[in-house]
Amino acid sequence: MTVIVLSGPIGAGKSSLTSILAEHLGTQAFYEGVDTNPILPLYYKDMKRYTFLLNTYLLNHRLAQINQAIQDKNSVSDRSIYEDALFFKMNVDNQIADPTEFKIYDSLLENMMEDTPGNPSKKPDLLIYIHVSLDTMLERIKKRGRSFEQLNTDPSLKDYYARLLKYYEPWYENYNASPKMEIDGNSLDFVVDEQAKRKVLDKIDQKLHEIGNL
Ligand SMILES: Nc1ncnc2c1ncn2[C@@H]1O[C@H](COP(=O)(O)OP(=O)(O)O)[C@@H](O)[C@H]1O
Ligand SMILES: Nc1ncnc2c1ncn2[C@H]1C[C@H](O)[C@@H](COP(=O)(O)O)O1
Repeated sequence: MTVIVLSGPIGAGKSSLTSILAEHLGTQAFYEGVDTNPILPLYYKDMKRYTFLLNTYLLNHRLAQINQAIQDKNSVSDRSIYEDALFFKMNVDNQIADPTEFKIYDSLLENMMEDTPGNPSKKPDLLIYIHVSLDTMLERIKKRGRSFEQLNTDPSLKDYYARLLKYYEPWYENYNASPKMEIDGNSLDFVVDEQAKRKVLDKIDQKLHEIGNL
């Protein structure tokens, strides 16, 4: 019935906070399934060729998850469906992806997410954005160690990550599909620091009370 979605750049801590929050609330966590995504490694090797396919794959995957997640209260999902368009648009702006393909994708997304009479809304009830700096992002990507995301696999990824971060701030400012809140992922080490974890969970609980979901 209600869904909380995490958002933020690669390595911001979305998956980590998803499991912490779902455990805290006693609800179900939904993950992106990076290890089972057959397109992602291909995308990192050839973004021009695979942007459309990756985003079509992700749209299908995320919609299937949303349909499951909305059946329970306060399900937690580790990335919003809306961020894919941010990646796609960034690739269009950098001549990596085709503008017509983006238009088709974006209108498909809009149609899929539109509220229709008699059906439950697929929109989230709360979006939690984890803000991180480029240094934090790079450090966490390195710490997690997925091979295709590493700078020593492809040094040009540093520019890609820096660009991505620049798209995130205005994206979050303009996001209006649901209530939203921001967590400082630079200073709050909610993965190992119990006090930081408490602080983050208190802030989220407060917001959930505010919007009537707790
Ligand atoms: N707030 C945090 N403080 C310290 N380390 C973190 C924090 N959030 C995530 N990490 C670590 O950074 C890496 C990436 O986190 P992850 O949750 O997988 O990010 P995302 O899902 O946003 O890509 C993991 O190794 C995780 O343990
Ligand atoms: N829409 C997307 N386009 C390109 N790359 C994407 C998209 N969605 C996710 N990704 C990539 C970014 C990371 O390498 C992995 C998983 O994201 P994470 O932020 O680590 O959860 O998929």
